[in-house]
Amino acid sequence: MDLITLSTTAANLTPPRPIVSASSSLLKSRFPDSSSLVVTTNSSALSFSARAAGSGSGIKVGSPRSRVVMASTPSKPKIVTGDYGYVLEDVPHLTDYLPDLPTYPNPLQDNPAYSIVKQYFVHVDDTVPQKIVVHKDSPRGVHFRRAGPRQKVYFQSDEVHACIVTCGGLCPGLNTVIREIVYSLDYMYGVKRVLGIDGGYRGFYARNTINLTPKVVNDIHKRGGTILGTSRGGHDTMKIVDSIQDRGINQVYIIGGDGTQKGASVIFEEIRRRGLKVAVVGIPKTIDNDIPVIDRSFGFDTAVEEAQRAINAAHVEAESVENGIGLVKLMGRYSGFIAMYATLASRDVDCCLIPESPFYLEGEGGLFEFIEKRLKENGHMVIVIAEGAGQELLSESNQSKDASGNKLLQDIGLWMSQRIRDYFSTERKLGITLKYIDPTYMIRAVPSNASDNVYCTLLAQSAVHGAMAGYTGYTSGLVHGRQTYIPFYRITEKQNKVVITDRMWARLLSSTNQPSFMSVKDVEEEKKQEVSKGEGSDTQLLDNGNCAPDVLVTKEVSS
Ligand SMILES: Nc1ncnc2c1ncn2[C@@H]1O[C@H](COP(=O)(O)OP(=O)(O)OP(=O)(O)O)[C@@H](O)[C@H]1O
Ligand SMILES: O=P(O)(O)OC[C@H]1O[C@](O)(CO)[C@@H](O)[C@@H]1O
Ligand SMILES: [Mg+2]
Repeated sequence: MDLITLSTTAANLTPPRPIVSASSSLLKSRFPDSSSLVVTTNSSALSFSARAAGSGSGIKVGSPRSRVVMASTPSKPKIVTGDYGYVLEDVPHLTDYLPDLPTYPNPLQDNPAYSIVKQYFVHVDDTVPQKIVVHKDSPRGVHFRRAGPRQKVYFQSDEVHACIVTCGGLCPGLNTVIREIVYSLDYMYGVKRVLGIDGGYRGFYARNTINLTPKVVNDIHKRGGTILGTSRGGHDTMKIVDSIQDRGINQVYIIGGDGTQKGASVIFEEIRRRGLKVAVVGIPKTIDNDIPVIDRSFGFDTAVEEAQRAINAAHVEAESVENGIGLVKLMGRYSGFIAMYATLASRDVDCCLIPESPFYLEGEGGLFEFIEKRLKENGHMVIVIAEGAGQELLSESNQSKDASGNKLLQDIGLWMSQRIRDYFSTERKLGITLKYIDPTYMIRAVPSNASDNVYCTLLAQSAVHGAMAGYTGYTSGLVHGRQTYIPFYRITEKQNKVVITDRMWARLLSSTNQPSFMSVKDVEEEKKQEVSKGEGSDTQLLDNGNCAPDVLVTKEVSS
């Protein structure tokens, strides 16, 4: 690993306080081979102003006693550390491997919409913390680059040939993101050439393309689905990059979930390997909200809202008969966020079952006992179950997978309906009426609601600003309400899940008053596992600041 040290003269203006280096153990655990590009500085006022000679890294360092460690492979994580445990997990830039690219003034400076905005361009040092709840002595922790327009761009308007592709399952808001990318490119940057890739990744080499203009996409946000079509499987990196190269595409906008972002990451690697001036940008899409780091994924809000209709129907049916039970199955393969938030929103749900919280049916403290208790108390009850919950209870496990390699699940809703009916009719001799509602595809096929539409717009605009500014290999995402650029590896390294030892699940349990189905021993075990995995509140939707410490950072402070 090369080591380049840059000295600067800027004064260290920060008040004296204990320097806690959160970064080293955090970085070591994430990048054990230490081959990442690391910039350290002892000033809290990070000012990147000098390019590391010969590296082409594009990272600029100008604070006192700065040290730059350059990796020979520029696609390795770019980490900047500063005083008081400051860590920036930076995103790649085209100049990492194409150091001599020319820059141009951002055309937005002449745009009347922005000329009145004070400080419209994002400062090069602006970063967004991953954790916003800190203690007095906490290190500053991990940060991401703030998204937004830069003063200089690396593409001229008529040089840009962009493409957009949507992959994976449907999600409300896909069309809004497509629309807003096209509008942002045209209205803000004067880009006229935008191609829509038909039918997901395989569309790069097997299908037709469609020219996307503001006129073509004008009304599409009012429709569910994706006008481009989508697919699972069919990711052939070489063929995709060949197609990008052959078509002369130089900005690739890839909208999709965890699998899609993994695909985007390998496309970026191949593009970098070929030395192409092509920005690869991911826009996170997942109705399950299983993408880590970001506050929530677009379409999630709409899905939770839409799920209310099914829960309402289940409630109406259940309360209209004696011992009525309404059972609603919602999406959520590995993450129970939709079920959890739909339950919290509804107030009519008596029990919510998610993949992260194991449960059992029979015996003391089991689901059947709870159902009987609720029926006695209220005469009816509503159960919400996520599709991935209780899969371990089903005797036959399904080994089949979809085209992307995702495990196909058994229908837990149907199975559960039957088990409840059988139990009460044969074992308890209690007449119940159970209505099973499966709104799975209804909640994701709808157009996005107002709040998701705004979110999609900001995501699309941020994605475009980043590509124009020469950033690449990143996912555009919301962190604590701020638009950021997140390196692919942070998005693909793990799945976002409901942490059942965290506050949000406790809030749900106290709202429904359902059993946790866990013994004290199970809870302790779960907590230990989360500590060893480094799980914590950073994966909790809308509850990122709930004070649960970043385990990796805490370790460092106490050592
Ligand atoms: N590890 C991977 N490397 C390259 N491509 C991948 C990888 N995993 C998935 N893909 C590709 O990404 C696309 C979408 O993947 P997948 O079907 O898993 O959906 P997703 O993006 O995770 O969305 P969701 O699960 O929210 O519906 C597919 O075309 C698949 O081939
Ligand atoms: O039937 P499809 O289109 O494969 O999608 C189903 C899956 O997609 C998701 O919505 C997102 O991964 C899951 O919740 C669900 O299991
Ligand atoms: Mg997925």
